This record gives sequence, structure tokens and C-alpha cells, in this order.
Amino acid sequence: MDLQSYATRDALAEALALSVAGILAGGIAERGTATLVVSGGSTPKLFFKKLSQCDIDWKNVTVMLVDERIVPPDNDRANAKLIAEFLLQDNAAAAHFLPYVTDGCDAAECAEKSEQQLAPSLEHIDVTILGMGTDGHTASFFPGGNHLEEALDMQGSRQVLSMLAEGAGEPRLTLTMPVVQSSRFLALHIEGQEKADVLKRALGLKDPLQMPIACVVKKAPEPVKVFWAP
Ligand SMILES: O=C(O)[C@H](O)[C@@H](O)[C@H](O)[C@H](O)COP(=O)(O)O
Repeated sequence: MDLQSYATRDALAEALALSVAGILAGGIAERGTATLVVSGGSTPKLFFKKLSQCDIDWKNVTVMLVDERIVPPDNDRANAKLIAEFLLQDNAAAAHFLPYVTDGCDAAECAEKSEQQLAPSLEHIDVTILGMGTDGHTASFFPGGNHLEEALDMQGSRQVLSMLAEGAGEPRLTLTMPVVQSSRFLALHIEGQEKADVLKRALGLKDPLQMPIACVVKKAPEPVKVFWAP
């Protein structure tokens, strides 16, 4: 992995926002449109705020989520709500947000419907930003998840799967490993000493399935960029 450490969380958010905005602008210049895939959680809020203020051609950017909880989109736990409040603001209000289907279907149906809806936009991903929990999950690749091995299979044919896991709370939907690894720019955004220690521990495990972030880092074709601040 390629570790980029910053003295403060503010400096990290600023640097990550500038990098991401630069890549999106490059994608728009090359192909007319760009695709950004982001994670939920508390860590990315400051980064979202700074990114939303960047001056790029947001109307040609499609924003998607690495994973989502199967709850109505206006539920406080929905990542879609977080994105609406923190990322799709200021200049980024012009971006096109493509949500998962989470309403009125069971987990398997929601995964299938979401896959149909997201698939065309997942063909070329410019940027993916992952987070990590202190249990070593990333995306909704939770330790002990019911579809964990299928979701991590680089040869798997699914792009979106549902995930039930003890540590996940609600049932979730997640992009699968081949989709995450297809991103031109793949970064892990983590903050605090505890998460740095978790990552180190994960990478030292004999069985990476116990802390799935290790599977993502180890299977990456190019070193994953880890953005970290204390
Ligand atoms: O919960 C989500 O929506 C995520 O996509 C998840 O993988 C998240 O990135 C980590 O749980 C870290 O969350 P924190 O930033 O809150 O620690």
C-alpha cells in the first residue's frame, strides 16, 4: 500500500478532495463524464464538504455509494441521506446521484434491482474511496458476512450483493470486489491511531477473511493509497 500521512484531519480532507477533484476533471476531459464512488460513515464528512466546494464540471459527474443499508432513503442511517447532506451541496449539488434500490424489496431482490440500475455506470469508475471499521470491514465486506466469500471473489459475476452480518446492523448492499478493484483511483480514508493499528493487524493475519480490508489491499493491482491522519 501507499501510505499518505497528514498532520491533521483538515489537511487530509483538503489533499484528498484536491486529488479526487483532479481525477474527476481529468475523466471529464477524456470521456465527457466521470464516476465517483464513496463510502458512508463519519470519517468522510469533512472530505465531502471540501470536495463539494471544488470547482469542476459536476453536472457530468455520477456519484454512487460503495455500500448502503437496506433502509428507506430518507432514514437517518441511509448513506444516501449522508451524501445528500454533505456531498451533494455547493458546486457538487449539480452532480447526478445514483442510489441503490432499498425500498419495498427483500435483500436479494434489492441487490438484483440495484445491480441493474447501477451496472452501466459501474463500467468505468474513476475514483473509489473506501472507509474501514475497527472490526476490519470495508465496504460491506463484514467479517462473518453471509455473502462475504462471494463478494470478495475476483472471478465472481455479481456487481452488487446483499450482506447480513452481526457487526453490520441492518442488512446491507455492497459493490463486490471486482468492481471496487476496477476503479482507476482506489483510496482508503482512515483516521486515528486505532484504525492505523487495525489496518496493521489485518495485514499481518494468516486468514485475511477475518478482517476483509486485508483482502482488498492484497488483491489490488496497484498499491492502494491510504490517506491517514491522527
Ligand atoms: O458504514 C458505511 O457506510 C461504510 O461504507 C463503512 O464501510 C464505513 O466506511 C466504515 O464503517 C467506517 O465508518 P466510520 O467512518 O464511521 O468509522
